[in-house]
Amino acid sequence: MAVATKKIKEKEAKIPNAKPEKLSFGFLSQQRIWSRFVVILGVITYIWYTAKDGKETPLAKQKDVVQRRGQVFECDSNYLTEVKQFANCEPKKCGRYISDKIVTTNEVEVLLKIAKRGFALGSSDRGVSILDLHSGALSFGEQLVNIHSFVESKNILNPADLAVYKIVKAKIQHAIAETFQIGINQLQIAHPTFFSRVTNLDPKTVHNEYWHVHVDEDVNKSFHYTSVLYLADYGREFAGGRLTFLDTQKTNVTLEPRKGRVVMFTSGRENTHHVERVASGTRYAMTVSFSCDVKKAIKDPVTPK
Ligand SMILES: O=C(O)CCC(=O)C(=O)O
Ligand SMILES: [Fe+2]
Repeated sequence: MAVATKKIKEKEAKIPNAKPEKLSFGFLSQQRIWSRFVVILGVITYIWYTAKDGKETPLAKQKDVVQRRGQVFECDSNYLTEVKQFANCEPKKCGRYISDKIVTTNEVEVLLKIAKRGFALGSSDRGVSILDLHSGALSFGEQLVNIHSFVESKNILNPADLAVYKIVKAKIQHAIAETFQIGINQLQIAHPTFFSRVTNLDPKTVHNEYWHVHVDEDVNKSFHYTSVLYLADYGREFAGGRLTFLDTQKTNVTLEPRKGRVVMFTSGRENTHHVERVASGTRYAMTVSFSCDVKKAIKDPVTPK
């Protein structure tokens, strides 16, 4: 030890203004240990932030009451090519928005009554049932039947209820046009527009497997803007069943359904999504699709005779 100290001292004596040598730890200097530690910490942080599994950002919780909230991003290129074919239909930015202020509590109650009356006539014997007032399609066992084939169908939709249905549809249409800054007259209500009722029963066929990840535009070419109006409360009337957007980076974005909440989004790949499996209770919602293609417009429902 004394010999080593003497050697250092001799070295310092030869070099004017020499600083004492840094302490060494084996073959790594303390500085190197720190720099490696910082690099490793950086790598761990990067992996943490880029790992998708299990990472979520809520777009809204059920208890939130939101005037308008959203996220914007670049549109998928295929989607852009598709909507550019139609005048005044390209969104200023692609994105997703929610609002709890478009549809009133009374309107929700009327729509829910229509849905429940329809599903009382017939519903799927498996997890998901649909009722499409435009085409008249109603889930029945494992197939679809026409509601007009039931004598009781006139009880589903009376003129007053139909008026509410049309008002709600028009309000959502306005909200989408305003949100994405496109021409209101360009937006045509299109297929598929339907009420859905989802429970936790196991499906019999893949057609009942509503929870798969999908892009609406891929499911149906006429889908340019998607909206969903929720008619039941997540966490109170059902568990599971959140709408989840799968973003390519960082995290998934989740939305907890709330009665009267409307979610509106551009229907391209930028909004790849799925509905989580419902674990318990009953989830009611109404999907309203819009197309920029006037040829895809569907007729308003009629009151059965
Ligand atoms: O009910 C929802 O939350 C979304 C339904 C959906 O993805 C669809 O109708 O395409
Ligand atoms: Fe969808």
